[in-house]
Amino acid sequence: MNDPQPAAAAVPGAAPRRYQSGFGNEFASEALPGALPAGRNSPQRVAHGLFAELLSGSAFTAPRHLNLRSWLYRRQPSVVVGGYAPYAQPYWKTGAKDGVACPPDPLRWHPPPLPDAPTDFVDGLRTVVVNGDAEAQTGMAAHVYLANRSMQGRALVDADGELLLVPQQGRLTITTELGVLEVVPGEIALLPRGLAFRIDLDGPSRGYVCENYGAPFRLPELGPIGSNGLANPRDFLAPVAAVEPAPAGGTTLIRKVGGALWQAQLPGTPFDVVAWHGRLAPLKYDTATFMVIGSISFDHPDPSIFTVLTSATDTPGTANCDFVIFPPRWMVAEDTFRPPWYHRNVMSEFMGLVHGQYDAKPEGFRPGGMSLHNALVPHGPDAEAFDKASLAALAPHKLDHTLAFMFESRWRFHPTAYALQEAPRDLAYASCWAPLARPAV
Ligand SMILES: O=C(O)Cc1cc(O)ccc1O
Ligand SMILES: [Fe+2]
Repeated sequence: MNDPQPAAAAVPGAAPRRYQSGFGNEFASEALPGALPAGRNSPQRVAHGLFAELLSGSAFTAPRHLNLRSWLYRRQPSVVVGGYAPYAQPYWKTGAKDGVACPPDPLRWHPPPLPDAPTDFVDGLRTVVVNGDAEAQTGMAAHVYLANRSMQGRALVDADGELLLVPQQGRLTITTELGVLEVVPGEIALLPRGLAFRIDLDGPSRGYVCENYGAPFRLPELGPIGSNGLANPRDFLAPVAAVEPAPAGGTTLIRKVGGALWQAQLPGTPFDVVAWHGRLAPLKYDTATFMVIGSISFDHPDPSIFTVLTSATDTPGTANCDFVIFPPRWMVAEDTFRPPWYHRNVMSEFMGLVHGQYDAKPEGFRPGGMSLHNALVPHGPDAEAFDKASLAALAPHKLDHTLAFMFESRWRFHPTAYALQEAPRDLAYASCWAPLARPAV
C-alpha cells in the first residue's frame, strides 16, 4: 500500500487533499477502517454490509503489465439504477463519421468564448475534431469545455473512452467513485473509461479534453534516456477513498455509449465507495514536474521527447494518441534554428495553449485557442518567428511562462460542424506564412 501523500491545500484554509502516488501502482484506500477486505477481494460478507464490485479497464486476460482493474467496496452496487432515456447534447460528437468535409488547409481557432447561460461540463462540451471509431476502440476526439456551473446533482460515465482533461482556465474539483482530484491549469487529469465522476467549478472554466477510444494512456518507454526523466511515475496522483451522503433526490447519471448520451436516475449516489484497491484509478499530474530533455549541442529534436503519455496501437511507435507538452525550458543549441522546423508530419497534430506564447507562433496562437495540422499538411514557424529565430543571438535562452500541448494521432482528424461554422476560426491563419520570401539564388 502507498502512503497517502498530503498535497497543498486547494482552497486557502481548507485541509489539504490527500493523494496516493505512482502511475500504475497497486493503490489501496479506505475511508472507514476495516472496510477494505484483507487477503481476498470478495469475502462472503464485506465489512459494514458493503457490496464488492469490480471495474475493469482491460480484458481479464491482458498481459500483467497492461492489466487494469480495481475492486470497489460500496454502499450500493452500480447495477441499482433506473432505465435510460436519451439525453440531448448535440455538440458532443464521436468518431470520424461525425466529422464534416474540410479542405486540407492548416486550421486555427481563437479561444472559444465562455457561455453566459448557466452551463456545466456536460452541456458545455464542444467537440472540435474527431477520428477513428469508438465502437472499434480506435481513435480519439478533441473537445473543449466552456462552462460556468458545477454539475449539480449529476454524474457522468463515459463508456466510449478514457478522458484526459487539460484545464486552461478555472480549477476543477473532480469527484469520482474512487475519490476527489483537484486540478488547476498546468495540471492534467486522467479519468478511466467507465468511471463515474462529477466536475465542480470555482468560476468560468475552459479547457481541452482528449476522449481516447483506444488503448489506455500509459507512460512512454524511455529507451536510451534510461530509468529517469520525462514524466516520472511518482508524480501521478490518485485520490483516496471518499464517500458522499446520497442526495435526497438521488443523482442523474449521464452515460455516453457508442456516441449517444443517455440519462437515468440513481436512487443514491455513485460516490459511495468506502474502500477500493487496484491499478485502475483516476490520476492527476502537474506538468511542472515534467523533466524536460532537449538538445545541448545542435539541431531541434523531434517533439516526441516531450511525450507525457501515449495510447499505443498494434503498430510499434505509431500512437493512437501521444499527449505531448511544450513546457518552460532552456534553449541552448548552437548554430541551430531553434523553433520547430518546417515539416509535413505523417501523423496528425491538434494543439492547444494553456498559457503564455508558443515559440513557433508568438502572436496568433492564443491561450485557449487551438490549431490543427493534419497528416502531411505543411506547417512550421510563422514568418515573424522565422525572422526572429534566424537572426537571434544564440545565447542560452529560457522559454518561460508557457505551456502548449499537442494531441498527436496516427489517424487524420476531422473537424466537426461546430469547429468549422460556430467556433471562432482564424480565417487568416495561412497568411502567417505568406511573407516567407524566396531568396535570390
Ligand atoms: O508543429 C508544431 O508546432 C509541433 C511540433 C513541435 C516541434 O518542436 C517539432 C515538431 C512539431 O510538429
Ligand atoms: Fe508539427
